[in-house]
Amino acid sequence: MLDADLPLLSVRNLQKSFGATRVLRGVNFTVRAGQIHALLGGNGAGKSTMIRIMTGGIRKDDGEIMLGSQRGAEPKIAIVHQELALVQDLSVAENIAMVHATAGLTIVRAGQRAELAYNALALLDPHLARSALHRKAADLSMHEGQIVEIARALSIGADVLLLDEPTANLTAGETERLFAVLRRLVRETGIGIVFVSHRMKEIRQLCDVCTIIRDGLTVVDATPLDSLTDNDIMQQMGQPGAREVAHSRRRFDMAEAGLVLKGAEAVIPIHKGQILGLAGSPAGPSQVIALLNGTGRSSSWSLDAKGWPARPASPRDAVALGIGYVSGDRRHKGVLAQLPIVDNVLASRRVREKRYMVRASERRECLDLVHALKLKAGSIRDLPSTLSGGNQQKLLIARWLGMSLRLVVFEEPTRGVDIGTKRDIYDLIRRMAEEGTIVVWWSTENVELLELCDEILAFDTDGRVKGLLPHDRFNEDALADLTGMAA
Ligand SMILES: Nc1ncnc2c1ncn2[C@@H]1O[C@H](COP(=O)(O)OP(=O)(O)OP(=O)(O)O)[C@@H](O)[C@H]1O
Repeated sequence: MLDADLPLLSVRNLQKSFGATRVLRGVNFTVRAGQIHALLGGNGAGKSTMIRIMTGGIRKDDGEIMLGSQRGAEPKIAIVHQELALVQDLSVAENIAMVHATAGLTIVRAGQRAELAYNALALLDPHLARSALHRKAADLSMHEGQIVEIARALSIGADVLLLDEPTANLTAGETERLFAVLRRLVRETGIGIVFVSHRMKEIRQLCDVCTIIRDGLTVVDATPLDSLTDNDIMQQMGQPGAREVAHSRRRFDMAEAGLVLKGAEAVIPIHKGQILGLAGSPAGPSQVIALLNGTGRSSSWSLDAKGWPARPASPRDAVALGIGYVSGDRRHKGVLAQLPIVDNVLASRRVREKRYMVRASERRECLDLVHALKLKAGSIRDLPSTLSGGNQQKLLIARWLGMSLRLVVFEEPTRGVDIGTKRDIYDLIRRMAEEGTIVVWWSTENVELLELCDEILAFDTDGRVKGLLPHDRFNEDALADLTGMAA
C-alpha cells in the first residue's frame, strides 16, 4: 500500500517541438497515490504527446520527469487504450503471463502461469479470476478484456495506471462496474489513476482532481473537481460553453420517403433530410452500417429505394450511389496512413468523380475544406499521423463535405473528440440534413442522439431491435433501458 498523497509521478516544465511546431510549452502534471486524476484538454492540446514522453515513446526537449522523489527514473506507468492490446488467440492466463516473460522472468509451467494470472485478476474481479483464465482473449467482452489488461498492468507493478477513453464501448452496467473496480483499486492499493476522457458526466462521477492542458501549457494543475463548474472547465480548455439547442420537431414530406430500410424485425421508412439515430452497442448498428457502406453483402438488412439496389455491392458502389461514410474507428476504417492529408481529404471526390489525374486546383479545394472545418494541421503535405485524434476525425468528415450526398452514415463520429469539436460535428450533421441528405448516425453516447435525431432505432446488446422511438418519446432513461448503454 502506497502512502496516500505521495507524488508517484511528477512532470515539470515539459517542452517538446515537432519541427517548428511547439507542442508542449511548459507542462506540469503530478499524479498522487490514492487519487483518480482526470487529464483534460481539447483536441491537439498536447495530452498524448506528454503521455508518449512519460512512457518513453518519444524524447522530451526539456523539463523534468520524477518518479516519487527520484529524478530520471523510469516511472512504471501502464496504459490501457480504448483499442485493447490483448493477443486474441492466447488465453487470459497466457496474456497476463506474457509480460512477465519479456520482463526477464520466464514462466514455463502452466500451473505457475495460471497462479500468477489468478492472483492478478482476483484483486479486480474474483469471479472473472475463477472462470476466465483459460478462455481465449477473443471470447471476452470489452469490459472483461479491459479488466484483464488492467490486471496485467498491475501484475508488473505499475503504480500509475492510465486509462485512455475506456468507456466508449462499454454498456451502462459495465461502465458502473469498471468505475467500482477502479475506486476499490485506488482505495486498497493506493496506486494513482489517470483518466483521459471528453465525457464530462463520467469525469465527475469518477475523478477527484483534474489537470487541464491548453495549447501545450498546464492551465489548471491538480485541482479538485468539486471546486470547478462545467463552465469553468470548458473555459479553461478554451471551448465555447454549451449552447442551448432549440430542437424543433421537423416535418417530413411523406411523399418524399428517401428509402426504406428492411430488416427481419423492422421496416423503417426514412425521409429526405431525416436524421435516424442508431443506439446501442456494436452488434445491431454495425449490421445496418455494413449494409449502407457496401461492406455487408450478408447483412440481414436490405434497402428499398428508387433506382438503388437492395444492397450496394462494394464501398465504391456505395460512393457512386451517393452514400458517404465517416467512421470513428479512424485507424482501421478511415485514415489512409501512408498518404498525406491532401489525398486523405480528396479521396472520396476522386472516387466519385473518377479523377485519375491529381489536379493543381485540388490544393485550393483541400485548403478550403481544412479551413471550413477549423482543422489544425501544419501542412496539407504532412501525414495524418501528425494530427491529433480529434483533427484526424475532422479530416474524415472533410472528405464528404460539400459533396451532394443522398445519404451519409456516421459511425461514432465523435469518438475521442473534444466538446467544442463535437459541437462543430453536430452542426455539420444538422447542415447536411437541412440540405436534404438522409443521415444515419450510430453513437454509443445516447445523450447526443437525443439532442439531434428525428427518430432513434434502439438495439439491445445482442443486436436485436428493441424499438423505434419517435421524437416525442425521446427520454434518456427509456433509451438507457432499451439499449443497456449509459445515457
Ligand atoms: N509527429 C508529429 N509531427 C508534427 N506534429 C505533431 C506530431 N505529433 C503530434 N503533433 C501535433 O501536436 C499537437 C498535440 O497533439 P496531441 O496528440 O498531443 O494532442 P491531444 O491533446 O492528445 O489531442 P486529442 O484529444 O485530439 O488526442 C497537435 O497539434 C498535433 O498535430
